[in-house]
Amino acid sequence: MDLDQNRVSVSALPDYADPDYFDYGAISKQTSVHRTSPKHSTDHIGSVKSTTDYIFGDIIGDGSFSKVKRATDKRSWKEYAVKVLDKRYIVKENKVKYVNIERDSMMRLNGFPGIARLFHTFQDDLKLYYVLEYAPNGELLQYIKKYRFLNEASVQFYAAEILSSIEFMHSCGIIHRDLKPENILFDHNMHIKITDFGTAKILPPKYAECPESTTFPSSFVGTAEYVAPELLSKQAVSKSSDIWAFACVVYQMIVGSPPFHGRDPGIIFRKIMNLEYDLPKLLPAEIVPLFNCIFRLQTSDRPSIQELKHFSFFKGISWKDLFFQSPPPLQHLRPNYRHVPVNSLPPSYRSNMTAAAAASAAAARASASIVRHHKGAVPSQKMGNSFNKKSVSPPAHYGQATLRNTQQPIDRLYKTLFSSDESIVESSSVFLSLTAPMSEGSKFPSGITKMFLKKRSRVLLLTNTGRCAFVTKGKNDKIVIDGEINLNDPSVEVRFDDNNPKRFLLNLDKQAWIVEDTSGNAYRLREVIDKLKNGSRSSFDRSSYED
Ligand SMILES: Nc1ncnc2c1ncn2[C@@H]1O[C@H](COP(=O)(O)OP(=O)(O)OP(=O)(O)O)[C@@H](O)[C@H]1O
Repeated sequence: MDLDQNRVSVSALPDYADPDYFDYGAISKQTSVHRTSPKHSTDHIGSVKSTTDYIFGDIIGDGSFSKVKRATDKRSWKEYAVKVLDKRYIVKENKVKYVNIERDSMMRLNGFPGIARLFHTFQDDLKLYYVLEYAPNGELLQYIKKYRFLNEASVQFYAAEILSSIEFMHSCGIIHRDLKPENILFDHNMHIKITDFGTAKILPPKYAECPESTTFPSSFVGTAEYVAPELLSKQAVSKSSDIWAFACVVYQMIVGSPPFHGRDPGIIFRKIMNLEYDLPKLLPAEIVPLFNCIFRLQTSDRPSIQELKHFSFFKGISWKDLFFQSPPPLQHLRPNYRHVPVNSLPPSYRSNMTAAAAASAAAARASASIVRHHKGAVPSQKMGNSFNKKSVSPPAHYGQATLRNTQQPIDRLYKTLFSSDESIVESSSVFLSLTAPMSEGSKFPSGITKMFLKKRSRVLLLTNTGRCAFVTKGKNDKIVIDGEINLNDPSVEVRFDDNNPKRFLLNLDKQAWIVEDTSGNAYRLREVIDKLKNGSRSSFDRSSYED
């Protein structure tokens, strides 16, 4: 799409002043419109923005419903990260609420140095645009992957930055609900910028200053490895759920992998509920109590942020001017730390705090116990199962279709990905999620396990050679294959979901790929996959399936 072809048509409606700025009623009406006319937007200082104000560059991030692009403001030559959300998917997947939440929570948090700033929002007929502060030094995850165990000084410093950013969020009545290394970015100076507030919870004003342990009803959002037990057992969230995720992130920085991990969400959830995590013997002594004290099932048993700041792990941290300090260089942890026999540690974190902190902890706990019984705190709720059991009848022509060579524009768009004797026989927009291989007879993920599968929007291409390729836009908007399976390989098992005709699974040795059709093409895909899996290549020669 040539964004510059959209000349600005400005009407100065201040989006921040108008809570319904994104006219979602209009989103659904407009999704079928292929023309892209820019719509008004403004920021708090009043300048109106649209796509024509930016030169768009590389895709720098890939979310479930969004792509994040680098963009340069044509007037100021400042660089931004623009999150582009596809209205069609948002409406179809019922995510409108989350789009509002992201904008509203970021607006509330604007200005704190540890949180990515939202400068402008605007839309055209097909997309919503969030102009964000650009964090050019990537995600915390990439440094964990690179160094595996991060040096103590960095872990301490960044843990402090993350904690003080969480403290600020909480003081504004916002629970992030999806803290993880992918959502912690680094700016030019290697200070953190927390992002992705799409699943944040905005507390009613009267609860903004509630104690960390107060729970609130919550939908199942977040990422399996980082969710706190109260979400799984009570469908509830608290500020201390963010503290739980914080401990998971700190653990991952020093141990290399999250404390609760497994091949699929079900395994991870079991570990979380059993508090089943390892403490490698060579962990620095000061860090262990942090995990022991935070990984508690009851929110009231976890330390508050004020208490955490007094842990010996944070000794020497100057909290007031963290974001003005020079961060220690991120490095690999040198093997010069002490051996700590974990079971000799005191059972309670209180012994790890100063007397003053213990006193303030007691006071906080006392007030927490009042608020815990306050109206609005959540008693246990039945966990919902959103899996749609409704089965849909196949169309009348099912099973009779012949394979056709699409020869559509889509073919031309993707043809450079394949050799000249390979052609696309079917294509579809899908959501792709990875999970553990499914044993025979086991059911498709459902309920909360299904909700925590991370979906990625992809285009699925099936070729006459039996190739099943998933493509997306990569750097410089270049179309790339980011996963492919050879359907001729006998070890690849294709399983269709009897309860949901849109869903099928490609079962491999080490993982399974769950594919969900989003383009209404499910039966066609099913037929073609059946044929590719069972048929010979000859049945896909161009001549035999031309329309
Ligand atoms: N301000 C930014 N500066 C630089 N990169 C960014 C910025 N915001 C987001 N990104 C990149 O884009 C990725 C996706 O962004 P974000 O997490 O906001 O999208 P999302 O759709 O909510 O993702 P997901 O579905 O994975 O939660 C981030 O992990 C990051 O790599």
